[in-house]
Amino acid sequence: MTAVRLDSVTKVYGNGDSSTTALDRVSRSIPRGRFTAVMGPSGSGKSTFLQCAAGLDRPTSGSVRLGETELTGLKETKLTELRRERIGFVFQGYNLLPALSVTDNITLPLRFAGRAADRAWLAEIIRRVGLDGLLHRRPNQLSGGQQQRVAIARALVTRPEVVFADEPTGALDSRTGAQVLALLRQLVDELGQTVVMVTHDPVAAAHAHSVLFLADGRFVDELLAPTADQVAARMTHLGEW
Ligand SMILES: Nc1ncnc2c1ncn2[C@@H]1O[C@H](COP(=O)(O)OP(=O)(O)OP(=O)(O)O)[C@@H](O)[C@H]1O
Repeated sequence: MTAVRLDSVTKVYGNGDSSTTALDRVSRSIPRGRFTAVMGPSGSGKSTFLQCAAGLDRPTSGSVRLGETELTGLKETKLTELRRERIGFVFQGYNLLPALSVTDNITLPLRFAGRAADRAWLAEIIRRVGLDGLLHRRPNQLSGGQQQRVAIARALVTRPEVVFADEPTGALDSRTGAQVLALLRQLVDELGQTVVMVTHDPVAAAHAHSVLFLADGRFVDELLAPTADQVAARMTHLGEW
């Protein structure tokens, strides 16, 4: 089963002599219910892939489908609605609202969508991310790891088809980062959540079921059940291209 499908997706920034082809006819299925990591050297197109796959940016050409929905033809309002209701986002910088409590941060996507909270689901995700007892705090009263857990709970609250994570542990120390990655993996293994994570870090990528490698805007390799050493070795090889 496919969560997201890219067909011949090309993204060109700029035009003429100063143009950059960030994605070059990328065709790829992201499987449902799996944790997929995307790696590649700096400038290989990881962020561009995430932006296009998650409907944050539009490809120059090609097709992106979320489930049965073709994103490339959607009007901006429909695309915004789709992102809000069917996709969850986790960023390196957490992106929490400082004036809101943990609970209000988590339920914000529901308020934007005009949906009532499913109390049982809310309790379940709060328990899973380990935020019981912290619900009335503001983000600045939490550690980085706790803030990222709030962001993960917020990403899950609408029961999205896919969670896209962009360097989710980039701002965390390695121990806290490992806990956050273990949590993401648990959400996949126990709840069937689909997670797609862009990262520079082989240790982070090793938490995924599979790692896709980008080089110069193309997927050039894949590792299943990766170890950090294998991922690091593959990255070294890519750097030598
Ligand atoms: N808004 C933009 N305008 C022009 N060029 C861009 C823009 N965004 C990205 N690029 C170029 O597209 C290519 C791919 O960039 P992208 O950010 O997707 O790579 P990345 O793999 O995420 O890099 P990093 O690991 O350094 O974050 C790079 O050559 C980059 O310079």
